[in-house]
Parts: sequence; structure tokens; C-alpha cells
Amino acid sequence: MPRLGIHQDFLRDLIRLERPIQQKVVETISKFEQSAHAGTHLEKLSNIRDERFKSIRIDLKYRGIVLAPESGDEFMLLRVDSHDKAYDWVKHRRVSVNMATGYMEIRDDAIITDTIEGLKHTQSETARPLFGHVSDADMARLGIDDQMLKFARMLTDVAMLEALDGKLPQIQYDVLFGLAAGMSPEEVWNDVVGGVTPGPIDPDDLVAAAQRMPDKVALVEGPEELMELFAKPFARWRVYLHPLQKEAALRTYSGPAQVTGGPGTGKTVVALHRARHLARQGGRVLLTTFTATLTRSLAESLRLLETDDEVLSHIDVLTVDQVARRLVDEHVGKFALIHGEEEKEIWRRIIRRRSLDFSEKFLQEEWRQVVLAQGITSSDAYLDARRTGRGRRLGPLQRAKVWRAIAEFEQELTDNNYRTFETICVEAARVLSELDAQPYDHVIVDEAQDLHPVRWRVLRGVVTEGPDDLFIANDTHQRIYDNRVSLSSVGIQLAGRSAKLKINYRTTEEILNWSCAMLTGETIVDLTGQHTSLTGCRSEVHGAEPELYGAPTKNAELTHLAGVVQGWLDAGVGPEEIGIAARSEMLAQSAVEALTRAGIDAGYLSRDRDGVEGNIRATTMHRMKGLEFRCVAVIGAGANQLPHANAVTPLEEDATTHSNDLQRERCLLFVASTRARERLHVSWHGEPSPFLNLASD
Ligand SMILES: Nc1ncnc2c1ncn2[C@@H]1O[C@H](COP(=O)(O)OP(=O)(O)OP(=O)(O)O)[C@@H](O)[C@H]1O
Repeated sequence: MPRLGIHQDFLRDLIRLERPIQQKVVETISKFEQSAHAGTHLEKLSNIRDERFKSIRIDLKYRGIVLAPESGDEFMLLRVDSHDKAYDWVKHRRVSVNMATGYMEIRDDAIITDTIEGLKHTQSETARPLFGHVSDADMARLGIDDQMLKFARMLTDVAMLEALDGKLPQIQYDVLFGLAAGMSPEEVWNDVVGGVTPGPIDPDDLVAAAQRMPDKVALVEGPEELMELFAKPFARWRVYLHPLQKEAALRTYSGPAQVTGGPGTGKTVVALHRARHLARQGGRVLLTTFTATLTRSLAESLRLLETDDEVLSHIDVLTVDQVARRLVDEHVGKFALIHGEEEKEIWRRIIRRRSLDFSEKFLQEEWRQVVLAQGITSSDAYLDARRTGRGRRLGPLQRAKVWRAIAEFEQELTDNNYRTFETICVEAARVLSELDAQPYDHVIVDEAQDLHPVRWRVLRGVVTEGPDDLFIANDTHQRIYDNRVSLSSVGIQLAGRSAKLKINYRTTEEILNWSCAMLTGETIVDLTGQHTSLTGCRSEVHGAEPELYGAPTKNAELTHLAGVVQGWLDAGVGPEEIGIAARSEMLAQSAVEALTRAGIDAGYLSRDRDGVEGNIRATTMHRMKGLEFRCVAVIGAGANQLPHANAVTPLEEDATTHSNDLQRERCLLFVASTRARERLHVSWHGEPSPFLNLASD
């Protein structure tokens, strides 16, 4: 029986085909896989550059492109498309093995040869070579092969390189691009090539090359595995894991560990694989994050990854607040939960009664960020407390006044049996410290950058300390709440157990670059208190540049939005593949109304509901966290909405909080923009937000 490698581009093509054709593809490939002499199903292609490419007939109109070795029974499915398009793709392509990474790579051989010929005639004697500073030896060490070296040596301008983006072998393109951008060969080796030598590389052994890239090629062992892959081609992450992702998900850690990485680098995918891995070994696993919307999406993904109910029964997918409420319900008893406005009203009453010169926001934040964060329970402890990140200085008398107000607030909660989300966690942490046995063996946290210290204490307390206890997926560039926690302050020591992912699998390089540019110059600190950056985060997929649009009024912006969305629908994008993000719930609701008026079905995605199934979904930027859509429209990105005036502490009240607030608002726009897989449209009315990177307009 033949062994089959399925390139993930093949599945990507498959999703785009209409259902009956998809069915035919699946039938053809299953027959091919099950036949004794698979090679006989393949057709030789004429006038192509690499004889190892063959085609397989799906029907009159469609063809699959297969890479077949000169001998042996191992094949790789690369593409599937209409006859003409498949042939257009393959006729000038050549396959090779990269001598630095050992990966298989495919290039447009005709364009490169023609460009080299063309450059021979147009080369100027005076122009400085682009790579004059890089030796041939360094080029070879970075995997640049003879043809690419010849090409590189003729370049005098980075635009000449960029013109061939998508046609060159991807890693070699990235290597040259990095060198042209001023990275040293050592930096390129570490950040682009990956910094490891894979052992001896045979340039003709494509099977070994495919095995080195499990995030691109899945090697199928039998018909069942093949059918499983075809059944859910949209969930490619179940099968294709980058070696770094696999290592992070499956290894044994001697204590708490983290996986970090920019948006879309597969941190959630790693968290899901790890949850399954630990549950399969019989451990009780908590898979958690901070919002209900996110837990719903985690639970759905988990069901795609694992179908065995017995394994699933070992995994609880809950928000930290749900875990805390269950514990308090069970061990303490019932209580009344109060929300934002009710809490604010209590603070307001206290301010009035005590004629205080503090706003309710200031007191609320002081309580959350200092008192609750540090677990302070006495006046003395508060008077001595560090108030890092709280810019407004307080003298001893002011501190005493603030403490009296906070003590009164806490008393009022106790007298009325009220709890806020935070005090439930405080109580749950106390309950946990008194239990004889912890409820979980393993805790896996996704989107961990946004948890408040009181929630971290619940997580620390809910799992027995020891190997594989806490696994933390996070990206502090995507911090969108006020919680700047250092893990050691909540009793979690990572001790270097940390993996960083760099390849973005979600979005195009164009959308990623545009979004990352918004954070250039920002100082971002990770969960261990170290500076972190997005350097090296890259995508291997290219597409359209983000589109920007400024309208004179809100109505004009929403009318324009309806046009953009209709355009996407007309181009064949499914309504459920479109997401709309706004800074405020009100604007997101207005977008739903505007689309509905234009005859387009859309729904608002709220805390409790995922919108109407099969509809376009509009929601707040906060709620977009952790989700992704093929096309995203970010609306209301105007100077009056972003930063949101109410969310930013005035500079004169507290300079540090002011700049933290601004950074958080900026990160929010970053999060919303990086939810887009293929298309991003950003609009505003009035003046554009100062965060917008208008240079690429
Ligand atoms: N190895 C992989 N092969 C193919 N697709 C992948 C792989 N890893 C992740 N993906 C896909 O990339 C997208 C982003 O993955 P995921 O949500 O896990 O990233 P993330 O790092 O958690 O993102 P964010 O921080 O932006 O929420 C998903 O569509 C996922 O299916």
C-alpha cells in the first residue's frame, strides 16, 4: 500500500471547492491510497520542469497535483484545482530540499531563471550590491542554494527581491529579506532558519524532507487516518503541528511552564493538544481562560481534537470565575453577585459620605490593583504597600483615608452578603488552601496575560504543586485588561520553562505586519517581568494589504461597511466567516442594524450568545479575543473612539496609569486587527485614531 503525505495546502484547496467536487476528490484519493499499485493512477505531465510532479484525475475538470518519487510507493498530495489552474501552478515549479533546514521547498523556476537573465542585461556598474556584506559561506550556511545565490548577488535593491515574493522558496526568501533588512547572519540563523541543524540532509530525499516538516505535511498511515483528515479539513491544526508546538504540548515539565508567541502562532492549539495529552494519561485537567466566549470556543475545538468521551470526561473547560463560584457555592454557600454599576454606586455613596477627593474609578482601581492584587487585609499593610503602576502619589494621610473607604466598601459587601467576581476568587483561594486534596492534577491556561492576581491565586491553589502542574499560554502584546501580573508575585516560578512560537498560521504577512507596526516603540513586559517583542513573528501566507477608510460621519461609515461586507459576500465568503469589531457595544449594535437595513443578516455576539448561527457576527474588540474570521472589519477606529475617553485615566490624575491605559487601548486595536485571516478593513469617522498606521494607506 502507498504511504501518503498530505500537504496542508491540499486541504486548503479542498475547502474552497464545492461540495460535490470535494466528495469526488475524497473518493479518488481514497481509491488511490487503497490500490496496490498507486502509481498507475497517476498521469505524466508534459512540458513541466520537474518530472516528479504528476497529476491525478478527479473528473473532467479537476486535477490533483501529486509529488511522486522516481521509485518507491510514497506520494505527496500538494494541490487540487481546476485542470488549467493546477497545470499553470505546476508547469514552472521545481521542488528541492533546503540544505539548512532540511525542509522541502517549491519554487517558480521559470520566473527566477528569467529574472536572472533579465538582470544580466540591466545591471548597473555603479549600484551597490544588496548583499555585498554577506559572504558566500554565510549564504550557504543559511540555506541559500546556487540558483538563489546567483540571483541574490545581482540584487541592488530590496524592491527587486520583493517583486519575486511568493515565487521563491519561502525560507530562502525570508533569509534574504532578513539580511537585506539589516539582520546579521547570526540573527537570521536564529530567527528565520530556526537555529538548529537537523542532522545530515540528503538533497534528493523528499520523504525525509517531508518528515521534518510535520506542520506542513501529514503522513497518513492508513485509510482511516486519511478519511479523518478529509472529514474536517478546516481543522488542520489537529494534525499539522510545528516541531516546537509539538514539543511544547507533549513534554514533561518539572513545574509550571509557559508558551508564548505573537497572535495566531498556535498557542491555543498547543494548549488543546496538551489538555488531550494529559487527559489521555488519566490526569484530571482544567482547561481555563478568562471569558465564557473563549471557553465555548475551546470546548468546541477540544471536541474536534478528541472524540473519546472517556478522555473528554477528564477535562473541565471552565472560566476561572466559574471554578471559583463552584468552590464557593459548595464550601461557603449562596451569595449575591454584584456587577459594574452596582459596585460603582457603593463607591459613590462612600465618596459622598466621606467627602473624599477621589473618583470612584480611582478607588475601585486602588482596591483591585493594590489591595486585592497584594492580598492586603489591614491598614498597616496598606500603609506600607508598594503601589507600583499607580502613578498618583499618596501621602500617609491620604493613604489612611483611602484605606478607610476601602474597609467601608468591604464591610458593605460582607454585611449584604454581596460578592464581586474578585471577592469570590479571594474566597475560593481561601477554601482551596484548607482542602486536603486539590481538585486538579493539571491546569492549562489560555490567554493568561489578562488574569488578575486573585484569579492566579485560584489557579495556583486548584492544582497540586509538582511536575506538569500549570501550563500557561500567553502573549502580553494582547493584554487588553488592566492586570499586569508578574507570575512570581503569585507564587508561580517558571524557572526558564518557556517556549516561544514565531510562525503565524492565521493571518497574511500583510495583515500581520500592518498590525505589528502599531506596537512599534511600545515597551511590553512579559509575565516574568522581562521586556518582550514580536521580532521574528512571521507568516508564510501573503494576501491583500489591509484597507483603510475614513468617513465624514458615523452613518457614512456604516453605509460604507455594508458595501464592503456585501463585496466579501459576493466574492464567495460565507457570512459566518465575517467578523465586525467595534470599541463599544453600542457601535457594534449599530453595525448590526445598518447591515440588516442593507438586507444583510447579521447578529450581535454577546457574553452569553455566539450570535445567530450562520450569520455575520459583530461584537466588541474585547470579545473578539481568541476568535478568528476570514474577513474582519474594524469599525469606529476614530480619534474620538480609540482610545476610548472613559477608559483612559487623565494624565494629571495618574501619569503611569494614563500611559498604561493608552497602551491597553492600542493593544485592543492590535487584537481586533489580528483576528483576520485574509482580509482586514479598518474604518473610522471624523479624525483617524492616533494608533492607526496610516503610512501603508
Ligand atoms: N501547526 C499548525 N498548522 C496549521 N494551522 C495551525 C497550526 N497551528 C495553529 N494553526 C492555526 O492558526 C490559527 C491560530 O491558532 P491559535 O488560535 O492556536 O493561535 P494563538 O497563538 O492562540 O492566537 P491568538 O494569541 O492570536 O489568539 C488557527 O486557525 C489554527 O487552526
